[in-house]
Amino acid sequence: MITEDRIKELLNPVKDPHIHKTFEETGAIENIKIKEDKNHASIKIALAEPNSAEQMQLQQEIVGMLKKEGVATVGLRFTELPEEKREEYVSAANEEKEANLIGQTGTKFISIASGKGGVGKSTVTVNLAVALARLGKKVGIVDADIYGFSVPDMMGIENRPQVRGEKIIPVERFGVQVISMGFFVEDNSPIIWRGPMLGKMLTSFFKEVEWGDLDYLLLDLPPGTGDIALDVQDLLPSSKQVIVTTPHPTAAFVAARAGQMALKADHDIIGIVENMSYFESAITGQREYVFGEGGGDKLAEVLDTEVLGRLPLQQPYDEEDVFAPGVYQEDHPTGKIFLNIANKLTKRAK
Ligand SMILES: Nc1ncnc2c1ncn2[C@@H]1O[C@H](COP(=O)(O)OP(=O)(O)OP(=O)(O)O)[C@@H](O)[C@H]1O
Repeated sequence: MITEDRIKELLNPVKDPHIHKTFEETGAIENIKIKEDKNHASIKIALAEPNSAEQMQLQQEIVGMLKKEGVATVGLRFTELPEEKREEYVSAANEEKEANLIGQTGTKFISIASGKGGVGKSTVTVNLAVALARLGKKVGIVDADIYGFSVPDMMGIENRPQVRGEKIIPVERFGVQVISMGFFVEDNSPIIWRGPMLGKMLTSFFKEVEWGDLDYLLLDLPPGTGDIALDVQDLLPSSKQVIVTTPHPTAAFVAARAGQMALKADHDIIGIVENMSYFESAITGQREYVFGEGGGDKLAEVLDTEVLGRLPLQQPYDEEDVFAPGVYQEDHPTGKIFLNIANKLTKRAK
């Protein structure tokens, strides 16, 4: 008959699927009972995330291992690791994932998402990145909006990244390091991304790019809640997420779904940016709420977060000394709103 020691010997090297630590390291095996007369073993195991698909797989593996040892029946009970331990291991696992991705730790990932296209997600990504750089931060952008990439155009980037050895050197503009799908596409022609290719391409945006020592890496996500957006959210490292919406209640309703999707994929929502909030007359200064009101607040309430800032309806390139079609100057009123939001981000994305 199998002994308690033998079960420990077998299970100690098994890894918790979510934090990649062995059961021995996490102290996962909480209890073992053996009923010799029935040739039955029951074991209680604490996991970082019980009730997951990975748990099902683990369950089969463990039962298989014990049956091979001659145990007739196995009872497995899973509980959750104590909160403190769990948090410590999860954050260590995330750091490891980030370090693997861009070869360093300490970089904060901030993703920018939206419930639907055209609400200003890329405008927000680009201007927040520039604003963070204006605050003296080292900033990069991954334009992961794989079909609708517009970051290079908005930033007025015409050159392509250089390749040094095996590494791609991002293009620098306004003190921001940029990598975009748009750099790798000929003649603006559409590409069809299938599962494995998408993963490979996104991973190479992190691993094969010489990011240097960044404080923040902003990720411009594909819009919406469809398969591509979901795949990209899943493939990216855990991030702090900003959701962009217009003030229209329906837009906010759709954006809430993007928020739920982000939470499922392990991203933390740190705030809402309401774009096209109002039109301000240059002559009278009077505000008109062209797309309605309240969408940002509603979304913040649903996602239990707050509105970081509201941007007026206007074309970003109505300045005389235009230097990029989508970037506001530092002293432009909207440039100042972005600086304010960037300031809040530095406090929230810790
Ligand atoms: N506040 C604003 N006022 C007026 N036009 C705006 C505003 N914000 C963005 N736009 C314009 O709306 C269009 C869409 O903006 P942007 O590309 O930033 O949106 P997006 O959500 O990233 O779109 P996509 O889903 O296609 O990636 C652009 O032409 C942009 O210049």
